[in-house]
Amino acid sequence: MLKIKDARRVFFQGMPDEKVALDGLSLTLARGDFAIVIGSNGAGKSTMMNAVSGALMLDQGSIHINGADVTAMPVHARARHVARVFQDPMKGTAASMTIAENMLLAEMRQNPARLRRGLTRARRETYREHLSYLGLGLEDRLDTPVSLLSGGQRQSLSLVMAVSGEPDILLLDEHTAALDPRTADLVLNATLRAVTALKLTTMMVTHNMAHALEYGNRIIMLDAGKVLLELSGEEKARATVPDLIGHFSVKSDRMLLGA
Ligand SMILES: Nc1ncnc2c1ncn2[C@@H]1O[C@H](COP(=O)(O)OP(=O)(O)OP(=O)(O)O)[C@@H](O)[C@H]1O
Repeated sequence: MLKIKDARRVFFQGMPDEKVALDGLSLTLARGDFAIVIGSNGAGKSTMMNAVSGALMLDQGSIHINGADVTAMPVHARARHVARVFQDPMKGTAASMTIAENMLLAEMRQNPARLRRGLTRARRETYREHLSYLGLGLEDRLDTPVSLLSGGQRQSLSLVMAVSGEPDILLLDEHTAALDPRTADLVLNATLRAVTALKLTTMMVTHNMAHALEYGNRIIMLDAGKVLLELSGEEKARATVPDLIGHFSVKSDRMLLGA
């Protein structure tokens, strides 16, 4: 379960270019919720993801994960609870290390004590199995340095690394946006399989409104650092792409007119 309460974060406070990125944002996800997060550029989506992962501290407000207050917990400590896949395929993996070493790193992030025995045969077997679900043949390349993989392969590896520890919260920040359409589909399908099979509590940021309607059980739209709209159940099932775009238009029109 994730609970964000009255989250506020201001950049360049008191300066001429002050930016209120989160403006009293509150949000609760139940265990197993798969929330699709949408909103215009600058709405605060990435800032919210950064705040949940611990990469960014809040000025005010609180964040609880499964009942525990993680508001002041630094990013490395929060990594036991939260896993994240970024938009940039280069971000989630260590290029100079092999696939197996990267998988081990991911395991260490979740539970540092378990690293002591290193890359055991049993571990390699587990990694092989987890990678095989992708259908990319990465399971046969455990000793290949990640720098030799394509962007799509790296992003797929990031995804497997993120989900294999069954995190309390999975954050997907436009994680297919930088991939070609075929690879994006492949990574998205692997994501959906993993999130469903492992019942992961997930937030996925996307600018693709069709995906917002098709996937997940909730839509959360941010605007100006707050939740503008929440749809689930029947309301989500009935919503259309134009409905969603309609909620963007007020602000976008205002911006275009320079108001
Ligand atoms: N590190 C930072 N320093 C200064 N301002 C920031 C920083 N990060 C975000 N902001 C500002 O905070 C606001 C929210 O940005 P954020 O990146 O969270 O939006 P977003 O919804 O993720 O947008 P996009 O869809 O473009 O990725 C914006 O006005 C942005 O310029």
